[in-house]
Amino acid sequence: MLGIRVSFELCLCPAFRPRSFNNLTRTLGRDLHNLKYCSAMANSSGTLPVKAPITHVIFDMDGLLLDTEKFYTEVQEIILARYNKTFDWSLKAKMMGKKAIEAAKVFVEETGISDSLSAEDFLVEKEEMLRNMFPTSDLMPGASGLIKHLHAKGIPIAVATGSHRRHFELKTQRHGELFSLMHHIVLGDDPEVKQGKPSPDVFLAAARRFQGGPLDPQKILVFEDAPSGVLAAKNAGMNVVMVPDPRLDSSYHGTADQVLSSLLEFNPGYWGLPSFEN
Ligand SMILES: O=P(O)(O)OC[C@H](O)CO
Ligand SMILES: [Mg+2]
Repeated sequence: MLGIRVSFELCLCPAFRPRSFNNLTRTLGRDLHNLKYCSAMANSSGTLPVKAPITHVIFDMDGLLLDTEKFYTEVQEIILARYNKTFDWSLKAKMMGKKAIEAAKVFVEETGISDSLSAEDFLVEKEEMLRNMFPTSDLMPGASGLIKHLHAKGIPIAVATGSHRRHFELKTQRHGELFSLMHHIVLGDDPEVKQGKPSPDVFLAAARRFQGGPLDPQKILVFEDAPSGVLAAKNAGMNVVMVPDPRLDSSYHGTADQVLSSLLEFNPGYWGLPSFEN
């Protein structure tokens, strides 16, 4: 009986249901998290109530809307190779989502190269490589469709990123039309963002700038890829859908309210948002 009920709930759960049942083959950690989460959400009548009546959505940018995290990884690998060291995802997890100088300090300290390379010099060195890479940024799968859908349905949407203005302009060069659908965009060098993620500053600033803001954070849904970003959104009291890189350790998934392997899997109706029309 328990087995039948659990299977039934798995079929209802949007984290398992969309696209194909290949989703069932995801990592054990993520599956257990989703099973716990979705089982708690399903009620005895077999319908799946929405977690919260979401009215507004905030998107992270790097690694969530734009496939830019790979550029940071590549540059960091190149620099570390000079010191006969390798860059790995445990270090990546501690850096991603943060403001540039905060991530740079983590990089030189965690790798033990701070005596040879300061955080400031690391930023200067990687800048030239990044400046050439960022204009080639591609969208992540599902980003365009989701943004256009929410905008068309009148759901106010915003971006909250750790990226500063100069990098934002380079990364979005080819995506101006899509980003123009945002009600507003809060950047990492905004005066109201005193501290980067996992501080809630950037998400609280984004919530204040919606019409009628500040809003009840429980009515806001955040999309994030980074552990620090998920924590920042939770610290702001908001709901979070995490779309992590598959190489990120699944121990980072537990803080999010829902974990998806791609934006293509997102089911807006689950959160009380207007559903896709096929
Ligand atoms: O993930 P974001 O958009 O907050 O950006 C943060 C850094 O620029 C990259 O990790
Ligand atoms: Mg990100």
